[in-house]
Amino acid sequence: MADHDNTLLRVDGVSLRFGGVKALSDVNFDVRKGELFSLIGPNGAGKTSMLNCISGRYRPTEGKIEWRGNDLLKHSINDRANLGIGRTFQNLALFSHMSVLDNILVGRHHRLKNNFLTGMAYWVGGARREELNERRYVETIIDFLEIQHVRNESAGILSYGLRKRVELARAMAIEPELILLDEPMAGMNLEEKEDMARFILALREEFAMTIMMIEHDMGVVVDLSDRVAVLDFGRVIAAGQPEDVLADEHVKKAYLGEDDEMLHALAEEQERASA
Ligand SMILES: Nc1ncnc2c1ncn2[C@@H]1O[C@H](COP(=O)(O)OP(=O)(O)OP(=O)(O)O)[C@@H](O)[C@H]1O
Repeated sequence: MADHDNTLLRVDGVSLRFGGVKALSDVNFDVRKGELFSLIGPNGAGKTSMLNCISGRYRPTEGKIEWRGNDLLKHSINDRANLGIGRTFQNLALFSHMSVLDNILVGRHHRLKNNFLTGMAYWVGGARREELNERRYVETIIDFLEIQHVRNESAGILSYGLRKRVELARAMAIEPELILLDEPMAGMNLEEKEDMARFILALREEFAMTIMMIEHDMGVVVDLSDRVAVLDFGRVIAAGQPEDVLADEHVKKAYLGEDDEMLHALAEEQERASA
């Protein structure tokens, strides 16, 4: 596979099996620094499984994942966050009884606890000054995501759209270089989607983050993405510029659920591999 100068993350021949189910088969793609890369595909195609392999929740049965040219798979979930990989979840994973601010601080403290230099500065340089610095960054995130007015509310009582924003804030708090967003627009109304699209673009422009996103809303995918890969039956069936990928016959049929020889063969293959 040809190297790209800006490759941040490389997924190379990844397969994943859960007992009898082959969720991923020989998946290859790369994510380049500064881009917005989307992973799309019908329900059950393997998108979240792929994200979980990158964030460290699942371990691939076969294949490699590299982060800046180094083996990522030898690192634990915590290590991967420290290396600069943050994520949000498809089903919100906030502490609902805790305030918005405390939810974000959980993400921030994770970084503090696990970062040796920051941790040393905390103890040697004076805990109070460090705490103020930490607070300052958290305030920047709160301002950016326009959630000042709910900062002291329990996360659990917020509207769905606001909870999604708090979840994004918590992922931002570890200052990731790559942020993995699992269906950031799911369940949102149009206005909430427009806000979230604005925030996602600004993650890149203002916070210099690279973004990998799973999203079902094709309008959002085409508008925001630099490149797209499509999974179906655990395999990449197309990859490239969003317009080209969505014009692909196999992709159209995968989404419409129509008969397609290639997809039919993949379905049979997955069934055989899962047997
Ligand atoms: N922890 C697990 N144990 C067993 N099977 C799993 C597990 N996680 C995922 N799978 C299976 O792996 C396959 C891919 O699921 P995955 O959730 O990755 O798909 P997806 O593309 O994210 O779907 P959706 O768009 O519905 O979220 C499915 O057959 C699913 O049932």
